[in-house]
Amino acid sequence: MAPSSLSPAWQALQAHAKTLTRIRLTDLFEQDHARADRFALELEGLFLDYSKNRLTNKTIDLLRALAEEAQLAHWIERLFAGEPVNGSEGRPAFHMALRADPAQPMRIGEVDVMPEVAAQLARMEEFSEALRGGRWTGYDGRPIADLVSIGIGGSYLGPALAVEALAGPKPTGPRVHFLANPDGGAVSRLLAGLDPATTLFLVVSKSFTTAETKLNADAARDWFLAQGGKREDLPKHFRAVSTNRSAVAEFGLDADAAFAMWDWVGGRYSLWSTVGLPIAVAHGFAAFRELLAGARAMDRHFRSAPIERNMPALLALIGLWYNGCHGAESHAIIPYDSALGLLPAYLQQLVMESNGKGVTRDGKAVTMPTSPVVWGGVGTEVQHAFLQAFHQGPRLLPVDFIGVAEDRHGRQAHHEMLLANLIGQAEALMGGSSQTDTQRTCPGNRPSNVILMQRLDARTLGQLLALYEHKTFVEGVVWHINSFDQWGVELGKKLASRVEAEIHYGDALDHHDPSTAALIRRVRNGRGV
Ligand SMILES: O=P(O)(O)OC[C@H]1O[C@H](O)[C@H](O)[C@@H](O)[C@@H]1O
Repeated sequence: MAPSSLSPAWQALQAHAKTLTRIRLTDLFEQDHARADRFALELEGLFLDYSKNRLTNKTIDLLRALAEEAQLAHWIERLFAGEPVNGSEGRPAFHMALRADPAQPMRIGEVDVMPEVAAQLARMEEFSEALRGGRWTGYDGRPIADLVSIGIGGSYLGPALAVEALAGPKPTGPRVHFLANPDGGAVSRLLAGLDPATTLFLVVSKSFTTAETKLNADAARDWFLAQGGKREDLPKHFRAVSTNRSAVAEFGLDADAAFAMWDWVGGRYSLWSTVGLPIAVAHGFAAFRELLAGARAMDRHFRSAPIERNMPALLALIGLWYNGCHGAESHAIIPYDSALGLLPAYLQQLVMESNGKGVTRDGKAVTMPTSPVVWGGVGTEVQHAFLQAFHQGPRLLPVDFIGVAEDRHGRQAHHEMLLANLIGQAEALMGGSSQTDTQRTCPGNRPSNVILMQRLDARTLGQLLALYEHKTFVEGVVWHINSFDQWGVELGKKLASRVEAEIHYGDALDHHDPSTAALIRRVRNGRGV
């Protein structure tokens, strides 16, 4: 990309980056003994240490100028004011209303959405508590023992992450399962372990047009009817979450009984809505409210803190700095807690679906690379797998290490080992080790963020997820892109549904390229078509 196409703030940052090429992170700590305190932030139960980054005071000033140049404060206000920040769909992105203080109005135009939000929360509470209390019974009068949430993308990843993250040693309510992929093996394995009389299926789809979810919901219904359930029993065993009432009714479910959501909530921002029902069923409605409260605390902080003390803005600017001025192409998420194992996958959707865009809000080609490739895994496992490349590979691989300070399992040795490894990795990446043998040398000077959750509870999890939501928004603002649409997903969907029909019906394939046609033929041959 020609430097001339870059804005003044980016040009200043790139020039500044050249002056830092010889600086070592360890020297920055030598020069400033207060660095560890100054480059850290705490918000209730969430602590961010960003001191092990290639940042000086000047870098922070220039990054703040970058945010100001992109009018970040104005965009934050637009976001919270319910303005149509999702320009290509003419909608607000108003997920903050789902977790807002119920006493305060949250308006889109003239309409306060809080009464509707409160009404759905009340329905969620009633339903989830009835399930947990054994008062919701199946067709033979026994309480529901298993909830299967059928949904994909945003209708799966957030709820599945939170259900797993907050799990204790034993379920405290019905067992909660997820069915996302249209994978026959997964469907068969799950159904084989269930009793239709004590299973409830929640079909979660904002659009209720998602092919995978419909196929899995059809399979669940067929199984239910084949295993002894009757049509008149369906309302006890199937409920929907959707904005699309007519499609819910067409599927054969009572649209009035469906849990509503809104087109101003993007799928990947929807775990705070009725989409989060599995979380309330698994952990109780009080926990769900705590999750919302944690996110609300982060919303307040994001809206009010100055950029240099604003956790989401700082994380975003650090990411932009490596992406835009150091050629970093990826961002790794490494939680040192297996309960957060789905966090990398959840953030892949949040970040890459939001910011994997090639044109700006007004349709011009972007002048900087946008979304990094988000990836990761759980520590310490990844130390025995891919962290080698962080220590000695030539690429710059920015990483967030996430840990939980308090042990919640009563297993001190395990807890201490996990956290010692997290801290040790960050230290080793920065310090490196010089040896006479170059093969054994770790050059060091490699950055990382460390996020320590005081404890892994619903409130702190809410804070963490809202932190990454707003971080993603800030990056999108600086790139001048719309973080709330996902038009790229549509093309693949269209082609897949045409190919599916061609596989099934054996249609002519002349309009395909030879590679695609040959692949379709192979699949047909496998089916004997
Ligand atoms: O909730 P649904 O309408 O079924 O959508 C499920 C998912 O599928 C789509 O393809 C989108 O890319 C995702 O953003 C969305 O979360």
